[in-house]
Amino acid sequence: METPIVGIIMGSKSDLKIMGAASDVLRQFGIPFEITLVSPHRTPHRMVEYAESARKRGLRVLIAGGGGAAHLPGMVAAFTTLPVIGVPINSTMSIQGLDSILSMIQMPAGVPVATVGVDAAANAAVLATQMLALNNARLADALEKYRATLKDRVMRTIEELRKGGFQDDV
Ligand SMILES: Nc1c(C(=O)O)ncn1[C@@H]1O[C@H](COP(=O)(O)O)[C@@H](O)[C@H]1O
Repeated sequence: METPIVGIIMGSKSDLKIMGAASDVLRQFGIPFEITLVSPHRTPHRMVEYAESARKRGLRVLIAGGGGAAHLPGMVAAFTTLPVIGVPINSTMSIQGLDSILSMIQMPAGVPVATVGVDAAANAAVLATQMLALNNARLADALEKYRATLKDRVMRTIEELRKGGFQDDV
């Protein structure tokens, strides 16, 4: 098995249903990754150990998801200089992830977390792929193809709408 270059971590098993989308995208791009649970308040020592060893173990980017008091991405970023992408998770349905996103987006100067949208784990993986593609021609090429499929999908939808009588002005 290839050494993982992306680490996907999350605060709880209950986050897996959202964070699974990140692993799907990385698999699609053929990027070796590892995935595990790290809870900043329930397993603080594990969090420090994970973050401090990440670069030495060959990881290049971290994707960290959490809900509620979602301190995982920020605290992991405090213990590593690898880029950390934060995924705010809507785990407390009453405030729909606002708590999570506010817990990770306003980082102190010098310790950034690249926060994506609420539950946007797939986008976190695409962003990680874009970072890795900076010096990887295969991934850069795969991203071009991926973007082309997004465009094709929209163009097909427009055609279908037109066939159904939808009149656009273009
Ligand atoms: N915010 C934290 C921490 C922590 O801060 O230590 N550990 C888990 N979580 C988050 O709490 C939500 C509910 O977790 P549980 O289902 O385990 O109670 C999850 O979204 C998780 O990321």
